[in-house]
Amino acid sequence: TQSTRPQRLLAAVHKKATRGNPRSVVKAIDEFCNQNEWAMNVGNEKGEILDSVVSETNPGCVLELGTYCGYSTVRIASLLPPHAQLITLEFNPDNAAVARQVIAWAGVAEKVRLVEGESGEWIPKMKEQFGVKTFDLVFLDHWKNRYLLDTKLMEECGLLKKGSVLLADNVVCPGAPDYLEYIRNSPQYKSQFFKSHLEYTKAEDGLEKSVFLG
Ligand SMILES: O=C(NCc1cccc(CNc2ccc3[nH]ncc3c2)c1)c1cc(-c2ccc(F)cc2)cc(O)c1O
Ligand SMILES: [Mg+2]
Repeated sequence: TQSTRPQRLLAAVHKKATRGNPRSVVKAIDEFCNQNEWAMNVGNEKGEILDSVVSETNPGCVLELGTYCGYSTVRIASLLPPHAQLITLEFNPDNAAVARQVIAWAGVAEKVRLVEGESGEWIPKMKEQFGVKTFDLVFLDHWKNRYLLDTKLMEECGLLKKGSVLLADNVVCPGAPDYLEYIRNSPQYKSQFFKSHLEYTKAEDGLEKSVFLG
């Protein structure tokens, strides 16, 4: 039977990346997507912005919405301090199956909790199921029409505290206009736009970083 793009991406990781070396996994995926097939990983240009936000936040507890193949999961996990935890949600079981193997190959599995399911169902369960108090950093990279809904849901569930950072991918392409409108006009957030490009292309895109003011 035909392989899927995530399966071909995983094969490239097994072939080209060194087990236990997260940077080599990131490099192998970027090479695959530049040379063979485009895939919706955050990519290296936006990935460097992600890295800088993770490093400056130095988070103990991270939520990622939208794992896909685990590219940004590996980038984030490789920068976490010891004992920090990253919970990542993926709705598509095929994506999740590939992501588990990419995360394992990178050697960051003990920092990552991959949950198969969707944000609307799992955000309200974070405290009871995973003992989460609040998230220091949330990376939004799932369905763009869920960014605003889920931000409001996290507020309602008391999952954000003063200083919590939201970092949203694709706020230009494909775009999340209702999210941008809300977050840039809310007195409860301080937002900053990082202009960049859509992964592996010259198209315009960018990340929106928003600090919850409590
Ligand atoms: O749409 C995007 N990503 C989201 C996405 C997409 C499909 C499936 C899933 C299934 N995963 C999923 C769903 C719901 C969920 N709820 N909680 C967790 C969770 C997880 C997620 C996207 C698109 C483009 C893009 C495409 C084409 C183009 F021309 C330009 C740009 C670029 C990106 O960087 C993107 O991130
Ligand atoms: Mg994205």
